[in-house]
Amino acid sequence: MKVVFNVLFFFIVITCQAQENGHQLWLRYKNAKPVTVICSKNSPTLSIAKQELQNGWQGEPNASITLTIKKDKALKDDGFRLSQNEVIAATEKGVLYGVYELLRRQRTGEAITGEAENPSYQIRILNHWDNPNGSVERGYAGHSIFWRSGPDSLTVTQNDKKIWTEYARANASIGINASVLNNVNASPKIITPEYLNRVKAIADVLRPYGIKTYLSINFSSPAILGKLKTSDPLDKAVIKWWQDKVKEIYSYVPDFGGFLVKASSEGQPGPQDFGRTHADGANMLADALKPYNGIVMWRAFVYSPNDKDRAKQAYNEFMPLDGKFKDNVIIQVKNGPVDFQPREPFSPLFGAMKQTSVMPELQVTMEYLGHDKYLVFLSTMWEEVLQSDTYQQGEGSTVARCTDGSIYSQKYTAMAGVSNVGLDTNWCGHLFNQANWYAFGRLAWNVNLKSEQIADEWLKLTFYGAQSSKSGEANYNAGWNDNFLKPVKQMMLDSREAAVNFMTPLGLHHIMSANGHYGPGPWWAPKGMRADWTPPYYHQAAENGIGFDRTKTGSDAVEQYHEPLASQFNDAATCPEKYLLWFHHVPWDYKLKSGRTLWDELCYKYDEGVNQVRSFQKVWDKAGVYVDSTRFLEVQRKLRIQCVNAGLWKDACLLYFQQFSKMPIPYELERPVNNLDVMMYNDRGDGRSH
Ligand SMILES: CO[C@H]1[C@H](O)[C@@H](O)[C@H](O)O[C@@H]1C(=O)O
Repeated sequence: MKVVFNVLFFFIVITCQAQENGHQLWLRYKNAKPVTVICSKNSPTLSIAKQELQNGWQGEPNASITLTIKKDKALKDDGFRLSQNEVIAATEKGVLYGVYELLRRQRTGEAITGEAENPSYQIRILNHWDNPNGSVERGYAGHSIFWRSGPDSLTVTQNDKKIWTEYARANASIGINASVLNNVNASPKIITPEYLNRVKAIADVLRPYGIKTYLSINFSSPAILGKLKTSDPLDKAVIKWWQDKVKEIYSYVPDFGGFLVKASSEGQPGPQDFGRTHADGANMLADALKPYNGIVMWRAFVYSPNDKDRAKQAYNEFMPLDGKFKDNVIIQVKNGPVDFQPREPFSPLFGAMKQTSVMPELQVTMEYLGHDKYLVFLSTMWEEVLQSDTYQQGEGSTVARCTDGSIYSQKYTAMAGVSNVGLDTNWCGHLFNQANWYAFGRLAWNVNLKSEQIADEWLKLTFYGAQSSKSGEANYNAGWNDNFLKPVKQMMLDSREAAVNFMTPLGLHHIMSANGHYGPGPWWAPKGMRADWTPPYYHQAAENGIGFDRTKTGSDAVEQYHEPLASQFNDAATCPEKYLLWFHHVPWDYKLKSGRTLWDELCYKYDEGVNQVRSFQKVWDKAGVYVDSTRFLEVQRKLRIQCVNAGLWKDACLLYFQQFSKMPIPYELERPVNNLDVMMYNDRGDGRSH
């Protein structure tokens, strides 16, 4: 009996600790000092700002701090200005952001300067791929925080509200100001009254935190819900149906943000079903939303099965429509031309569409980067994309500057992140995936932030109190220890390159297991799979070499880039090696800059990736004394899984490609130990067998 009780007690303690450790995310305020907050106005948003200061103040004890709302020429949108004892902003939301920034700086020790801090993008939005039954497409952190299945699935509980509040708070603390509550593969029922009731309840919780609510819609809704004969965007009855629907939505959510639309893509309905264009579809919805200041985010991730180069399709479909979209339409473009791979060159649509608002879509959830199993800090990948030069308006036309309004005047600017949030205790599946949520918000606020700074902030906030002590538990008065901070930060900064190395080095892409997108799957796809998802489509491995020929004599995808990039990418000698096999099909004995043959270099890269993960394990093991045991063990276990999986990736890819290269694996490198036949046999395409 006693044993049972002890075990139970132990379990409860562990569970509580996990809740506490996970749920607080980077907002771990402890031991606040007394502070007086002065603010002449009152509102739900300002109350939150006051409360946060009182819960987290780390400045002079008994200080007075004033929250001031006033116009200031240097302040844009919800920008703010800080001093030791004042937060100035033009809006209430600006005050809230200023308060979070002040508290962050108190925690991280960063200087509190008086400069204006303005957001890079007006709309900083999370896209949730959450379905009405509570499942999350490509979600690896449990069920949806918004939706669930079962008979009382639409009843709003206190617990729902608590979770939505914590979610809203986390977002507000990093400047995220918008959320799309449901999957882009949208169920029509999301805009029926019973669901709109719940949407309203969510919007009411998010609103005081400055977060606007948006929905993904299904383009066939007029036919499915309205029982109309068609959903043709030029049909009068369809137009009227959407106008009425929009009016109805605003009666539930008066500050509703607008629609996110995936149309005529991957089997989703869309205007092309009726011989209409993306512009016809987007503009019809934009007109319906216009009277309420609503917007349409129309996705450019449109492709249908074909055996040509999938990487070219979005550009081919959208460029002819440049200038044809209403000013409350933004074209939402994934960072790369294919699909959220560990590394892709930027999508050529950035900067090329000159008379259309364009926004980047990044994937925070790790569909192709190890789900909740790998430690991969995505900030460096996003920084690489956002700082890529498109040359569209001369040198320095980075993706960031082409989308944040610096180069093209856009009525709306925005950046979207596909969320990694779920009901898991730690929100994101892997503790370090919280850093990706954090990084997305920070980059959407300030697109020029460096990943090093973002990692530094996140670590300091998340592991505040990380310092060696006998018990190994955190001491919240003690700051952090550099022996923890420096190596762990370096691990984060190296982690994406490590994943590229052990999964898809030198420009390889989309060779993940067919449906699960987790383990290696360069070899096959289930019977009946579309041509562009069936190997060797992307890697083109054969006896004469490997890589997708996108040069002028190949698919000519290079032509979609502005000079000098088109020529640079077109020539294997000048193409950056990290994109070599993206743009070129090269012989196995092709000589690389290292002096090695392509085959040897592949072997070295895969091997390096595995060794990098091993080194991460050691870094984390040493960090153990500075971290509470729950979080330490959680990460340690995941790193072990990642290491095993990295080895599998290396063995699978090298053994598979070796069938074509027919070249030996250099003897300095550790030999593959897995059996290719067994790995191929075990791959059911869902990633689980890995
Ligand atoms: C929501 O669907 C996703 C799909 O699950 C995913 O595999 C692919 O990456 O992209 C699609 C998209 O972005 O629309």
